[in-house]
Amino acid sequence: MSGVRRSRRATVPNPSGAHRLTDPAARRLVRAAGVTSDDLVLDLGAGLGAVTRPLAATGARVIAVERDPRIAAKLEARMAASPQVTVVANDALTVPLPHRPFKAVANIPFSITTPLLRRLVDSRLAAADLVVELGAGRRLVATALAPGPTAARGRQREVAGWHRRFEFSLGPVIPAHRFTPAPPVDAVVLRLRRRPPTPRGRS
Ligand SMILES: C[S@@+](CC[C@H](N)C(=O)[O-])C[C@H]1O[C@@H](n2cnc3c(N)ncnc32)[C@H](O)[C@@H]1O
Repeated sequence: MSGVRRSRRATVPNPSGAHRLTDPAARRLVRAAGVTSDDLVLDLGAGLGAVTRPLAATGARVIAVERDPRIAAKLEARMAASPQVTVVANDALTVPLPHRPFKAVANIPFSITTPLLRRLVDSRLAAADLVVELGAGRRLVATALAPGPTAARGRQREVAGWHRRFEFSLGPVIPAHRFTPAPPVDAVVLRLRRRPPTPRGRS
């Protein structure tokens, strides 16, 4: 560490260019997700816990997944007084997902939006409230709602398939200044809600 000059805002490594949600915005995200103490909730890309903390305050069982082991260790120390929170130093794209229904509420790394959604829709996910890039969120929901004449094409067909299992919608826009540091674009809450199972015999 010696010889390395760091500003007060740069005491935590930020190799992925992470954009952390400010506390009021994180609290709004969690409140709007309707998390209760009965829930099992995953915070994917947990960072230093901007979302983990308000999730823990709901009394839910929280699994905070953070790929960077140094950040995960700091988060674990911060959450030490919250026994219902487990911090897992692992990749959200490969970490084993729960075998029982769970929710995901997270300010995810924007760069993994599509592969993460791909994993989640094939899991026991019940509902998700994920902060994604505004443009990506709008495209996903537009494709899900109206796949259009090119629906047979790979990606559009994939998203349409997701939408058959989950209702996709957009929550509030989160302006770039609600993050630290601010990303170049605004974000939005992408909501997924699992649809009830189709009665047998119907397609
Ligand atoms: C956008 S930041 C959000 C941090 C925190 N949720 C917040 O809002 O302040 C994303 C975090 O995800 C972590 N990360 C990046 N890629 C990841 C991955 N594949 N799996 C798990 N965590 C990842 C980064 O190290 C970073 O801490």
